[in-house]
Amino acid sequence: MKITECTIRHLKMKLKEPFTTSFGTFDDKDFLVLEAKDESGTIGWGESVAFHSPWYNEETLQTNWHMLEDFLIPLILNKELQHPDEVNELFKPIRKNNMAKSTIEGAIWDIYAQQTNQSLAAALGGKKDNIEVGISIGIQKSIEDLVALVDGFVNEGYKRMKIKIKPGWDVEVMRTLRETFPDVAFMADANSAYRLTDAETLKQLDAFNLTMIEQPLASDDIIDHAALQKLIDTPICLDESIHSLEDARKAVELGSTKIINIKIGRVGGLTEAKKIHDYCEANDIPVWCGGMLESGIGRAHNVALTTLSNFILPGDTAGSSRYWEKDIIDPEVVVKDGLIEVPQKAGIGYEVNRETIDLFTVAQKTYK
Ligand SMILES: O=C(O)CCC(=O)c1ccccc1C(=O)O
Ligand SMILES: [Mg+2]
Repeated sequence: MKITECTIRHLKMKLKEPFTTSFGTFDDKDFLVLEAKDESGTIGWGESVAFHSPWYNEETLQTNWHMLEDFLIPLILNKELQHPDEVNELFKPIRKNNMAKSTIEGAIWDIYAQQTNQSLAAALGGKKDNIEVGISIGIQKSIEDLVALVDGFVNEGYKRMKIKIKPGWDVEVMRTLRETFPDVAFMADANSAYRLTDAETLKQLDAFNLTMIEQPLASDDIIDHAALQKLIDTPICLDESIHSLEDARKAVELGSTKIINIKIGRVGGLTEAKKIHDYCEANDIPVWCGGMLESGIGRAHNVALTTLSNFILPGDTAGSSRYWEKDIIDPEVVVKDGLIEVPQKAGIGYEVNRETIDLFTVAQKTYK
C-alpha cells in the first residue's frame, strides 16, 4: 500500500446540546478530518480529536493542521507500507502531537482493512459482534436537571453513567444520584480539577460505590495520583496522563491507576492503543474506550477498537444522535439497550456521506 494523496478538511458541526466539563463548555465542534487515497484508489478516513482550543491537552485544530501538512503527510506520501504498524515507527522521530499522528494513522488502518477485506475491528484483532457503551454527562445548571437527564439515559439502556464533576459540583451531586438510582453504575470524571490537598473531598465519594473516578488530579501527573489512590477506595482511572504504552506501564507500576481510559488520539493512534490494551490485559488492568465528542468517523474507529478483549468496561461511545442532528456517516452509530452492533463491512464499516460532509466543511486542502 502506498498513499498517493491526502485531503485535510476543517469541519464545523453544531452540538445538539452544549457539553460542559470542569475546564470549559463546548457549543460547536471544530475539527479536522483526513481522507487518504492509495495508488489503487482505495480511500480511508481519519478524524483528529484535537479541539479548537488547547483545554484538554496542548493540541489544537491548527497545530494538527500544521503537523500534518509540514511533517506527517510528507513522511507518508508515496512510501511503500506493508502494515499500518509501520506508521507508528515512521512517526517516532517527531515528538508528541499524538492527535495529529493518529488522524493519518487511522485513515491508513481503514485502507489496510479494506485491502485485506476485513472490518477494522477484525484487522485490529477484535472478536466482539457488539460492544457495551455508557454515556458521559456534562455539568448541568441544577441537580434536578442532571437527575432528569440520567433518568432518560437509564431508560435508553446505557450501561453506565459518567458524571462530570468539579469542586462544588461533586459530593452532593453524587449523593443525590446514588440515592435516586441505587442500582445504576456511576463513575465521576474530574478532568484534573482537584489537587492532592482535596483528598478529603474525594474520600467522601467512597460512600457512593462509584465504578471509578477519572483523572481527579493534574493532567500531567502520575505521582500524586498514586498517593491519592492510597487514601481513597474508589479506583482511579487515568485519562489525560496516559500518552503511550510507556506512560501506562509507569502509572500501573506506581499504583497511580487501576483502570485505563484509552483514547486513540491521545495515545497517537490505533497501534499504540492496541499496545496499551495488550499490556493492560497481561497485567489485569481493565480498559475502556474514551470519547472526544467525535463525528461518525472517529466514532467508527472507537467502535472497532472496543471489540478487543480487554475492553471490559462500557466506553463513552454514545450513539450519533446524542451529539448531532445529522452525523456524517451512513448509517449513523445507533445504541440499542446499551449496545452498538459492530459493522462487518470492510474498513471502518460505515460510509462517509459526501453531501453531508461538504455541508460542514469550512476549509480543505489536498496534498499529493
Ligand atoms: O461523549 C464523549 O465523547 C465523551 C465526553 C467526555 O467525557 C470528554 C469530552 C471532551 C473532552 C474530554 C472528555 C473526557 O473524557 O474527559
Ligand atoms: Mg476524561
